[in-house]
Amino acid sequence: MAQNAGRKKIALIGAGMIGGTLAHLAAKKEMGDIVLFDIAEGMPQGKALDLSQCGPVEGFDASITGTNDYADIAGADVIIVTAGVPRKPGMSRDDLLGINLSVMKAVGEGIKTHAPDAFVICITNPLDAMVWALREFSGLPANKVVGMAGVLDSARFATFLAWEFDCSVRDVNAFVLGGHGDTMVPVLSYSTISGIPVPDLAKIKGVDAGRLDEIVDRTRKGGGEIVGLLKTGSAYYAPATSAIAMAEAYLGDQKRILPCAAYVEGKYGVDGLYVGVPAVIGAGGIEDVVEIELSDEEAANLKVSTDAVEELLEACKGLDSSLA
Ligand SMILES: NC(=O)C1=CN([C@@H]2O[C@H](COP(=O)(O)OP(=O)(O)OC[C@H]3O[C@@H](n4cnc5c(N)ncnc54)[C@H](O)[C@@H]3O)[C@@H](O)[C@H]2O)C=CC1
Ligand SMILES: O=C([O-])CC(=O)C(=O)O
Repeated sequence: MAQNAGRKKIALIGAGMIGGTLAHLAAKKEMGDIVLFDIAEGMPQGKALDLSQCGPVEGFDASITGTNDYADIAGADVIIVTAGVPRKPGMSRDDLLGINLSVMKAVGEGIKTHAPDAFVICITNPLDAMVWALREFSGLPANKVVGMAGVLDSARFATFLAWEFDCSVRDVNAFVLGGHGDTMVPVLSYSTISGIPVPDLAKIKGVDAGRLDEIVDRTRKGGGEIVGLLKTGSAYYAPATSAIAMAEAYLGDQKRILPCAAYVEGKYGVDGLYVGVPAVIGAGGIEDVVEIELSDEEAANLKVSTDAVEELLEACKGLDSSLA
């Protein structure tokens, strides 16, 4: 099916495990016409053809095309970036910094030339540094470039809490702040089950502090747990669905408050960094960063996490002098 000028356009840069899953979700939800871009020749075209053939079975109207040419992303309303390399067992996300930084440079320049008005969601790891670099390379306004991690990390936290409290995940609203690494900050005091703060419900249900610490720790290491099981790459279903929620918030001007790696200037004691914070997503992109009050311990943990992100930015500047 040809692209339809009356529909939104979603460009997916990187057509691997997350990229393909994103395309399927976006098509099923009829979010718009979809362009899958990758440097691998034939692969995005092949996935686009395969996904197009889901249409008659699933009953969606969406054009899905594959390309190796950045010119085809022109006019995109939303761009989701997963181009790069995932980690394998034994690696940290930070080990991907060098290789994925050069990918962000190519992607940033492609976006700058062909789709400078898009809302750009970066997923590539190490997330907080890559979204910063992507913004630098693309030159887009900071409110139009955001990183996906907090929605995923919070979903993991919510899943583990629901299992512990034997309740529906629908009733859990869990919340993770900070960088997307092992220093991320799952915040129990702002996590609720049906409006009841988790620490209060834990007292009622006899869940002790040690058990809650284990859940926090499992959340922090949630990506690595899946890498260890898959062995060939990292998680892709929940990362894709998390980014789709952010894209929908933008396209629908939903004003959702979602934990995202947003550009923070002057809040949380942070100046000029991308890091996970509650952010309002609407038609204006990242419309606001909400600064919540943290306990001394939570604030200290967030500082450890933001310091780790800052170190990665220094490493990026060392690798690419145009960032310094
Ligand atoms: N932010 C988050 O919460 C999460 C981040 N990730 C990260 O997302 C990234 C993608 O993961 P997967 O889709 O599983 O990897 P994948 O390897 O399946 O797909 C990556 C794709 O990027 C393509 N690619 C490489 N260089 C490119 C370039 N210069 N231009 C365009 N495409 C290029 C590859 O050909 C490949 O098809 C990884 O860096 C991974 O660590 C993964 C899960 C969660
Ligand atoms: O762990 C990884 O490498 C992928 C990722 O960021 C996640 O699943 O949270």
